[in-house]
Amino acid sequence: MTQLNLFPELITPLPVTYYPNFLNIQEANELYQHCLDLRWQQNQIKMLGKIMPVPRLECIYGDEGCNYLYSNSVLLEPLPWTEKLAQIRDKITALTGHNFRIVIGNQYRDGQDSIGWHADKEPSMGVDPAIASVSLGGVRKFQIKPIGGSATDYWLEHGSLLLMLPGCQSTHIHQVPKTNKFVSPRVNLTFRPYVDNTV
Ligand SMILES: O=C(O)CCC(=O)C(=O)O
Ligand SMILES: [Fe+2]
Repeated sequence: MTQLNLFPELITPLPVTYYPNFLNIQEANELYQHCLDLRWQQNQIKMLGKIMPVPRLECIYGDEGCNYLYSNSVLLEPLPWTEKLAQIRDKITALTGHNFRIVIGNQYRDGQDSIGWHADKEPSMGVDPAIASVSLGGVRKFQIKPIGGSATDYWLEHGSLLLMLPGCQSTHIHQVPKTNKFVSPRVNLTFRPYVDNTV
């Protein structure tokens, strides 16, 4: 007999794995300092016919030609990997078995910097990508929910890794909401795959 599940979100595990101590404090501090010197850009996004600044700074590093277009509006062209970013990429691959071709950085200068509800479904990442997200600096609330379901909160700590597993982007959406509380600046690095869809 099949069991009726009245509270699916209570027992369905989220398609993420959280590693709070992915980096030790010294590694995390060094990486944070390194990230502050990356080439940050203030990009503009077109939404509902209006052009507005993206509410955070962004940067992108990775393999040559692995361009990233999101929201049909913002084109990010990777600079070559820095040695430190490549080291972190390889450490994540060693831990998780997933490979990555680019890293997109987000810098949240204060509580008004944010990223709204979305799934990362750009075709350049291929079908069901694993996305690995390293957090540095101030702790921010990250929320994830099944489409049409209720949200679970994570407090992404300095030096942590949140791995969004293959399939996550098809079934769930996530965000880092704005907050009026005081929060220290935060850097987030999302390591992503790339597949060439043009060949
Ligand atoms: O800052 C974060 O933790 C999430 C960033 C994110 O969702 C993205 O870059 O797509
Ligand atoms: Fe995302």
